[in-house]
Amino acid sequence: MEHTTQSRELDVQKYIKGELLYTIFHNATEHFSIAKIKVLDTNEQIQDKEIVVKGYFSNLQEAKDYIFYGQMERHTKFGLQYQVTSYESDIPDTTDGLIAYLSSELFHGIGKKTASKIIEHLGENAISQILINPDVLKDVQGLKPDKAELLVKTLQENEGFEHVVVYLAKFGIGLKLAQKIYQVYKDQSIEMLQKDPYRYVFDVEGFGFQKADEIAGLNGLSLTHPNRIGAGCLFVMQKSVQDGNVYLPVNECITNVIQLLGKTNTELDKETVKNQLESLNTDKTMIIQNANVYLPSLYYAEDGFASHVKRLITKPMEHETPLAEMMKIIGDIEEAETLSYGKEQFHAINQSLHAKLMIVTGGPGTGKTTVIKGIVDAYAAIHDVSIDPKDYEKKSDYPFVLTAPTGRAAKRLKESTGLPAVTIHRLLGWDGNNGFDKDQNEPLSGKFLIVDEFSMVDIWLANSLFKAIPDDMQVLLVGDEDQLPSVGPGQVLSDLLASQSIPLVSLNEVYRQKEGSKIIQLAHTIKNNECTTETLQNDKDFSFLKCNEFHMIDVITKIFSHAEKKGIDLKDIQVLAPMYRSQAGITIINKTLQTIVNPKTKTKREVKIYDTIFRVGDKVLQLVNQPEDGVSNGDIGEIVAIFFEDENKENVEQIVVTYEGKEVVYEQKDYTNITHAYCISIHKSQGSEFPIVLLPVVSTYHRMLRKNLLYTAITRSKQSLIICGEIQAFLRGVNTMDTNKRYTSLVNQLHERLPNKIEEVTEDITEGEISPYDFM
Ligand SMILES: Nc1ncnc2c1ncn2[C@@H]1O[C@H](COP(=O)(O)OP(=O)(O)OP(=O)(O)O)[C@@H](O)[C@H]1O
Repeated sequence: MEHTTQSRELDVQKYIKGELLYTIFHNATEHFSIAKIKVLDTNEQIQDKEIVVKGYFSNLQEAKDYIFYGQMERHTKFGLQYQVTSYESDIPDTTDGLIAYLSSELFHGIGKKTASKIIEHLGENAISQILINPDVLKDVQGLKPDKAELLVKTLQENEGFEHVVVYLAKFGIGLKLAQKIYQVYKDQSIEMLQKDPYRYVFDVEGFGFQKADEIAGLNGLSLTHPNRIGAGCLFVMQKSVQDGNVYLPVNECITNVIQLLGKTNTELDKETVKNQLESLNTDKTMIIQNANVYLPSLYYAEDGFASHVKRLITKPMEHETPLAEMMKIIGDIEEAETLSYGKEQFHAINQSLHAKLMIVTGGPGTGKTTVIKGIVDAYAAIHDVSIDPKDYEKKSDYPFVLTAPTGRAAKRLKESTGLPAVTIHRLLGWDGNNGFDKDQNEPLSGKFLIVDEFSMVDIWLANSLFKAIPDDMQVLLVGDEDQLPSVGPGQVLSDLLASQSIPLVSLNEVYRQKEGSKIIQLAHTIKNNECTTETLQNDKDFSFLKCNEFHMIDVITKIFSHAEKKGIDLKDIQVLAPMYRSQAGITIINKTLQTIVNPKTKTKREVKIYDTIFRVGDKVLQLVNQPEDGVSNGDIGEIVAIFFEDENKENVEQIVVTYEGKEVVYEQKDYTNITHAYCISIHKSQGSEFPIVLLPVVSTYHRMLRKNLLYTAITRSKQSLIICGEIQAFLRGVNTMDTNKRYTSLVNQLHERLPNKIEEVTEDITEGEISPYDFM
């Protein structure tokens, strides 16, 4: 590579050029960070391939290259570190951009090595040379004729696009985003980016404010540019959605925008931001209503969902079953199942069959699944239909539709009820992009819809689901209101409950406790705010091992070694923790457990990405929804194979993961979609259950320790629960309510449409002389 002015200067100043692997520590107020980098080039006397840098940085990003200037320092405890005095991002030159383009997934079978050889051989105008005369490729060493032919064809198809990709690569923009940009601006892409990168934030999904700011800075644009304020507003709103909000009050939005931009634009005042928000409202980029700012997709999702709730609830029931008949039917089911429904359970079954839309809530072991089964059986008896899907010629004739928001929750529902159940995405026919096949024009088929784990459904998904429900379908929503809210925006279940607009039965009596489960007892004690040191006494399925943060890794290691000696399958033990970083965080626990559960051997293949080693046999967690491959965020699988670059016709390295027998192939660019799953975050564990849960709880987690988080964690365990850590931290956590209120307006939206409150169904029709047995 040619020496640029930049790199010539580097010769005199001490530097380390490196790729940021991960941030170890970050103080947002002081912009102080400690991070691990992979050393790419340096004029310092160091042998290490990786090193820790520390200093004041505005916004370091993982996987990006930087040049750090500073001096080496030896920390008494942490060893050799680089104390950074200044830094800059390393902008790739045209040659790097061209190599990145030719080795991108656009060109099958061309890896980095071959791409470098092409550019080495043909120089910076390689692409135009190839387009004029494809034969120039003949002399490129190691490039097979079929690959060369394919390369020429792809280049011809994408002519013009390479300028955009190469230019955007200078700013660290990859092929996927470049493709999106090109789709929007075509030949204008580069010009637009130079003139007004802030426009990109509005027009191109995935193009962030910080990227626009970085490019604007490099192109010398003014920090008072009005579009910068607009893009800042959008950034603040997007950030707020990530925190789960559906809207932000105008004043809060203004304050956040000033906080974001004020440091670099000291003239910025509230009035200017307010005017900008109003103009965004006028051009419908945002919606302002009742002094609240919404992103349109959320405003319409809430509005749409509330309208569909009204549509469904106000349509009269086609069939009413007299109480006496209901009692007879339920009595028959009780006899067949050899159980006797509790009062609340009976209400839940009876009411669900008489309501167009109904909610059943309850903690673990209160019989939610038992009630779902009871409802299906009773519906089948009333309507004289079979519950066996095999009895139906067409799939669409099957009256029962069971669904849940995650793959694991759907699987659990299927196993516990013995009925078919799929994810909501699958049910609605996710098209792999942004839409669903099913909607009001092509509604769902079936008569009775049951949605389990409804607390995990965000407002977007709730709206998409309700849109597709036909008028004559009965709907039952089942959930546990004490669990964490959905990852996505909104708090649909708790808003529906708070609105009191929909019939509700809460199941409070615990049945599994009768089988002597301490875990369930603990869950209900937490739910009722009654947890004390006495509650945490060890039992046959529960133990609390006391230790502090610094001993945590040792304790976890001992538990695993002990379990192995006892013949327990180590993959059955799921560690759940609230945060990634810290001495007892997910990252370090995973690293430690990998060496115990799946250690390195001579025969096991492995690959390294940043600081992570993926090895055949590793337990891994899917981090995003990948509906095209049938895997969802939160699915846990196992690496079954690793292929190196020269072992397949695509010429790329691959990791193969199996999820319940379904294989998914990841290429290098997708490796960030998975992580180790020996320890996973409590948020990711929602909707799943594990035989043994190991839950570290120490005061370092204090920011995260809340009642709903710990409740969610402990209710994931099926057979045994081991908590290790500090009792006081645990007790403080379970007694701390989550005060991070989400801004949502669903309750108001429902009240505008459904003004009459519905009282919770508690009237006691089974008490007194009448019992289901009287009708048998
Ligand atoms: N009325 C009842 N009489 C006897 N046993 C019952 C009754 N209701 C539920 N059970 C039993 O209690 C246990 C828990 O019930 P179920 O699985 O339906 O609860 P759940 O609320 O779905 O639990 P979780 O949320 O933990 O999955 C099961 O073993 C079930 O058979």
